[in-house]
Amino acid sequence: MTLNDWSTPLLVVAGALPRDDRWLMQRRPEGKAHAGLWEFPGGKVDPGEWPAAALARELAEELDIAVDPVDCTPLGFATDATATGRPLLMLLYRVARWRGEPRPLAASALAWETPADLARRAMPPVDRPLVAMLARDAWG
Ligand SMILES: Nc1nc2c([nH]c(=O)n2[C@H]2C[C@H](O)[C@@H](COP(=O)(O)OP(=O)(O)OP(=O)(O)O)O2)c(=O)[nH]1
Repeated sequence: MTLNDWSTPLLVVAGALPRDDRWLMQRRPEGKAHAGLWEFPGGKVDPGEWPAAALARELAEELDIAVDPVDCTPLGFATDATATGRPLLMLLYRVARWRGEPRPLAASALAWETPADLARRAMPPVDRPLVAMLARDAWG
């Protein structure tokens, strides 16, 4: 069987950045898929790229922070279909530390959210099980 683009999931990495019992979320800007929804910062893994390295690259591009991939611990994953029907596989990492103060270079807004806040936010479907998992995550 030949794999084509539609049978290969879109691999996305995302970061859960903690601060004072809250998690950093960003709002997707106008003009993009899922505009206005709240998401974990992150993005697509480039071909051949190690996922934690992709996350460090995306967090630098989107938040202007420096992250060492060794400080990114896998938390879980979730799957869904994208708007085009292509399967999406999203890997969520807890980011233990970073250098710099996050700035919304790619998002329309940033917010530090409690798990209860998160449950009320509009977000892409694939994020829901991950947010539920974060609510159960032992702190620290
Ligand atoms: N970063 C991130 N992406 C998410 C989340 N939930 C979710 O469905 N996605 C989707 C939206 C996009 O289709 C894909 C992420 O890739 P991306 O952020 O690089 O995509 P994009 O369309 O914003 O960027 P681009 O193609 O312009 O480079 O995963 C989430 O919590 N965080």
